Amino acid sequence: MGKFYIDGGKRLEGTLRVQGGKNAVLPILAATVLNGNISYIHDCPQILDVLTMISILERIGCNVKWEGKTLIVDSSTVSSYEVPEDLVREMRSSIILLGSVLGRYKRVIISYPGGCPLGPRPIDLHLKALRQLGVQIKEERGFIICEASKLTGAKIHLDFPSVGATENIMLAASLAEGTTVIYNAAKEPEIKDLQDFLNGMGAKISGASTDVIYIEGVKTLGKVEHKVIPDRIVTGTYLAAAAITGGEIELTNVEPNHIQAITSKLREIGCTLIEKENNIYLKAPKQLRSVDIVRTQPYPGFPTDMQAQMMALLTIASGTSIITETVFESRFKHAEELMRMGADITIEGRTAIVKGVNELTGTAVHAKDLRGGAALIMAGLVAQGSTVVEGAKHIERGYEEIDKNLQLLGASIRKIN
Ligand SMILES: CC(=O)N[C@H]1[C@@H](OP(=O)(O)OP(=O)(O)OC[C@H]2O[C@@H](n3ccc(=O)[nH]c3=O)[C@H](O)[C@@H]2O)O[C@H](CO)[C@@H](O)[C@@H]1O
Ligand SMILES: C=C(OP(=O)(O)O)C(=O)O
Repeated sequence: MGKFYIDGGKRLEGTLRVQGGKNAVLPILAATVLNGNISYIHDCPQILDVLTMISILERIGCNVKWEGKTLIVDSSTVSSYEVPEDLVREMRSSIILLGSVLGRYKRVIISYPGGCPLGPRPIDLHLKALRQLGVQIKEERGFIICEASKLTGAKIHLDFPSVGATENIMLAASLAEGTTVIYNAAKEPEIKDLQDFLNGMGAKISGASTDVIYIEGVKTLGKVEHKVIPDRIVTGTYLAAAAITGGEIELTNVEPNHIQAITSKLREIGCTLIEKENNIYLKAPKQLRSVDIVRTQPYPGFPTDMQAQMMALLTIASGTSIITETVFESRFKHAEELMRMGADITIEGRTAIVKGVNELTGTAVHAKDLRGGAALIMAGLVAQGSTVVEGAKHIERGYEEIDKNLQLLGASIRKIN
């Protein structure tokens, strides 16, 4: 497995363009199954999760090709409604194909995605909602077998504003008979991007970005061309990486409105930020300050996908910070690795108490998940001496060329396979 070697102590400086969003493009790629036609997806990030999703699309019969950063998917040739088990096991978010394959074929067989390093991630809300649209669901030997003679619009109230469940309902309901209303829907920017993509195909969806979404079923969907929104978590990660090194950077291809929860915390710890329409500038203070509380919540709250990177920052801030993870049951695996580098962190259930230390020391650490891995790279950038972050493939699930991008900003980092 690949690893990153980092020599700490280099201040990040310069300008970087942010990639298209992973969590935006994955449901969009799933949605390409629906139109039985061609989808042009601009600014598609070349990350492992996208490559896995492409493999799934190809295995069910789509033709997929890259033209620069544009991905072209032709789903007119889809020949299977069985989502390959080995690839579903590789990427949990492939469960998003449940809604799109069902929408197109009124049937789908997909394996249970199982747990993940963040703790159990059930899909009960997805299945409950699909049943309300008229789907018969059997669960057999780890497989979910769904069938419907037709999909019928329904009023669906989600017990929790699940991102994946909201997306699966939008996908399945786009070609249903009648109107579906989702109450307590997820409000993440990626939901709006999916709405825009589906509407580009001819769907009739409104309300995304609010907690009530309306999907008026249509009979057919057609060709679509779409640019993926910038990745707000990658934006936050590079800002935090600059902040931990005492650096000064400008990021382009940014949507400042999508990252207010992150920028407000970065300001609290002492960073100067200037937002322009699609750019953001950050200058770090000489000494970072602690924050009273970081509490992860569904959007527009502080994103759980930035919790690990925020923890890395706070390990060298002056004072004590409290981080509470409310979205996932078990998302502190990075804390023990940060402690191996000298961080002072105490975990009490879903809360982490981070006491700032003067410095971190480089050592060998393991990335166990995507964002935890990014946090370890950040810690390596500021640590005394050399850090080896093993488990590069977790990080490459979501970050396009993180080593090259950080090198551009002046970091000493290289990847060894
Ligand atoms: C590909 C993608 O977009 N992934 C994101 C998506 O994941 P994902 O769509 O899996 O996240 P959800 O919003 O569905 O899950 C949030 C919480 O709800 C629970 N839950 C969810 C569904 C369900 O049927 N039952 C249930 O109990 C989960 O276990 C978790 O504790 O949103 C998460 C929360 O912002 C992000 O961290 C992920 O990066
Ligand atoms: C948890 C994440 O992704 P996924 O839902 O794909 O595991 C993430 O992007 O941090």
